[in-house]
Amino acid sequence: MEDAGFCDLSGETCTTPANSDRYIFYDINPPEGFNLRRDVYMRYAIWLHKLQMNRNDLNLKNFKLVLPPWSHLYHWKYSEVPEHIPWALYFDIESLKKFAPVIEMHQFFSDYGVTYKKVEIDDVYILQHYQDMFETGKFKKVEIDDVYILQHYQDMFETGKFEEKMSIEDCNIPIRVNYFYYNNLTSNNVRCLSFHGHTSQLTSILKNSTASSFLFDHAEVALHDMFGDKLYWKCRRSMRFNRELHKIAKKFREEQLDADDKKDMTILPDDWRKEIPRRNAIGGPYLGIHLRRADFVRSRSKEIPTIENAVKQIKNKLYELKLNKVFIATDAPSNEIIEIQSRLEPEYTIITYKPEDWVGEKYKDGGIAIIEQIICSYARYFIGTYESTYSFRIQEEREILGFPVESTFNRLCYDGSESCSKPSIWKIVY
Ligand SMILES: C[C@@H]1O[C@H](OP(=O)(O)OP(=O)(O)OC[C@H]2O[C@@H](n3cnc4c(=O)[nH]c(N)nc43)[C@H](O)[C@@H]2O)[C@@H](O)[C@H](O)[C@@H]1O
Repeated sequence: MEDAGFCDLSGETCTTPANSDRYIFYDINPPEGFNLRRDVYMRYAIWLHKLQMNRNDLNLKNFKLVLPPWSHLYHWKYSEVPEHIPWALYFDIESLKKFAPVIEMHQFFSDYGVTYKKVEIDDVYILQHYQDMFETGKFKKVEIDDVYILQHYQDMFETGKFEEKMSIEDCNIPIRVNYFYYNNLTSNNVRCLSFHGHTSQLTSILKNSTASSFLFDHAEVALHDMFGDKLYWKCRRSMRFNRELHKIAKKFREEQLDADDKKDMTILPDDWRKEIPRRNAIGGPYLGIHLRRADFVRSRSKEIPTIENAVKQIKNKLYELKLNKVFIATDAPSNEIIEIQSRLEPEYTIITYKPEDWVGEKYKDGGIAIIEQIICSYARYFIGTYESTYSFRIQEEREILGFPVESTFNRLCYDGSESCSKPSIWKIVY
C-alpha cells in the first residue's frame, strides 16, 4: 500500500493533509448498544448530508463521515481482541452513500497509508493489526487534529433551563488516550465541549478551524436536528441492511413461517430512493414478538412482563388474529425459551431463529440480532418491548415496508396492566 505522503520523515506519525478531504469521526458512550448507536449515526449522517448540500461555503462540502467499527460492544461476544467489525458486515454501504458521504475506517487508514492486515470475507473487509506490530510495538501513528468530548451542562439539569449553547470547559468525564480501540489512533488536541442542542450546531466548530480531522466523542449528547421529518426518514431509509442478511432472513421466513413477499405485499424497490408512500403491507402469517430479557430483567423489572404473563398476552393476540405461529426474537436464556415453549405448545407453534454455523461465525451476535429484527419486521403483527431501541428499529422498518400503524406500535404490558399505554407512534414521512 502506498503512503499518502503526509507522514513525517520517519514515516511513523501521520497527520491530516491540508486542502483535501476532511474527516469527521464520532464515538459513543461505551455501554450504549447497537440500536441506539444506529440512531446516533443518523444525527451525524444528516448533519453531513446538510454540509454536502451547502452551496454557500465550499469548505464545508469536503467532509467525510468515518463509520466507527463495531468494536467491543457491551452486549456482544467477540472472538478476537481487538476486533474491528466494519459497517459493511451489517449495512449496505452503497445505500448509505446515497444519503451521506460516509467511508469505512479501513478506507480512512488506507487513505493515510497505514498498514493493516485486511481479511476479506466476500466483499467485506475485517481489519486486524499485524501481529508483529504488537510484538515490536511499531505502529504508524495517526493523529486526529481536533478531538471534542461532548458533555452535558451540569447546571441545566439543576436549573431545568435548557437552551441551545456550547462552550469549552473543564472535563467532567474521563478522556480516552486512543480511539476506537486502535493503539495508533490518537490526538494531541483534546478538549471538552459542554453542549446542549442539535447536531448542526457543531458546524461553527468546523467553520472556525482549518483542521482536517475532527472527532466528536460522546456524540450522543448532540440531539437530532429534527426528529421524524422527511430528512430523518430519508436517512433512515438509506440504512438498508447487508443484502445477504436479508437473504438469510427471507429463506427462513419462507421455510419456517410460510411467508411469501408477493402475497404479503412486502416487496421494496432495490433503491430506497424509489420507495413510495403506502399502507398496504399484509405481512407473513405469523405474529412477531420482541421479548427483551437479559439486562432488562434487572434494570426494567417494573416495565416488562414475567414470562408467564408475556405468554398470556401472546396467546390472546394469536387467538384474536386467528394465527397459529409466533416468531419470538429474544435475548432470553435457553431456560426461559423452554418455559415459553412449554406454556405455548402444543396449542400454538413457537419459532425462534437458530443460525447455521457459518452464519454465526460470519455475522456474530450483531448479525443474528439483525436477522431476528428483519423477521419481526415482516410479520403480520408486531409486539415489542417497552423502551427497547431494538423494538423501535423494527417499528421503523415496518413503517418503511408500509404496514398499517395499528399492526406495529404495540408493546408487551407489564404484569397486572393488560391494557398499558401504547408506545409513541412515529409515522413515516415522505
Ligand atoms: C437499558 C438499555 O437498553 C439498551 O438495549 P435496547 O434498547 O433493548 O437495544 P439494543 O441496544 O440494541 O440491545 C442490545 C443488544 O442486545 C441484543 N438483543 C436484544 N434483543 C435481542 C433479540 O431479540 N435477539 C437477539 N439475537 N439479540 C437481542 C442485541 O445484541 C443488541 O445489540 C442497551 O443498549 C443499553 O445499554 C441499556 O442496557
